[in-house]
Amino acid sequence: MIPGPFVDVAENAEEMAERAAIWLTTQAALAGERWSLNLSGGSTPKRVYELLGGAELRGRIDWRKAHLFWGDERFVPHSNPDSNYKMAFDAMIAHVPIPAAQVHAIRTDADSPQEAADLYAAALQDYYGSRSIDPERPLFDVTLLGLGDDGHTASLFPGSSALEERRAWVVSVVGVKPEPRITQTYPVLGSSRNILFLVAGAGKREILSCVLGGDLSLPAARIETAGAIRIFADKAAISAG
Ligand SMILES: O=C(O)[C@H](O)[C@@H](O)[C@H](O)[C@H](O)COP(=O)(O)O
Repeated sequence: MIPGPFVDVAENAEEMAERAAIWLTTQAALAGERWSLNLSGGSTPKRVYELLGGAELRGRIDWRKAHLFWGDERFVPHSNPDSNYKMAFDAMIAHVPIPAAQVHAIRTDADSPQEAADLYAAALQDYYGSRSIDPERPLFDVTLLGLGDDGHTASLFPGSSALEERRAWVVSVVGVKPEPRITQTYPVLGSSRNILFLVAGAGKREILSCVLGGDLSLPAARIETAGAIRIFADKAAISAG
């Protein structure tokens, strides 16, 4: 991770979600013809999605410009409660006027996790208009990420071969979690104007401090981007004690 990311510290998790949601609406307003938002799974962003899909904020985003992607997904049907697509759909997508073709979900109806990964790589390349990433032209305007207790982010887990992948845009990760995962790789996640980590709760304090300390054994600490990294945290996750 680049040294000295911007850290925004909120009083509590609710305020953190509000600040992140408002920051996102501002970013969307600054966008040109398209605004691409790469979503995270996990429990922390759920409230952000609810706020973006809620009566107060949804009208502040021109959803006709928005394109939604997922940094990672569990290889379960979209109707499964563990699906990252379902979480974002229920919290936000169902409540906003985004054209269906601009919701770029990871297809979990593929025959295998690997096929799902390949299909998603092709979908991303199609949107981007190239199969190689130009450092001057980020794929995403914003990538949202979480931080797992073990330092994972997206579905990049400690010790996994996915961490070394530089060529494939999307890979399958089998045998780490009960269900296979599909995840974007570092070069793709990093191709973002802004990377926003959402981290809340005292349970994340120690691991966040290790990530900020640059412990490169932790996948989250190895995110690199030519854009900006911002951490939206609450006091419990950030304070010394
Ligand atoms: O699909 C997922 O689960 C993720 O994308 C994952 O990387 C998540 O962001 C972290 O595990 C933090 O999750 P919490 O926000 O629930 O702590």
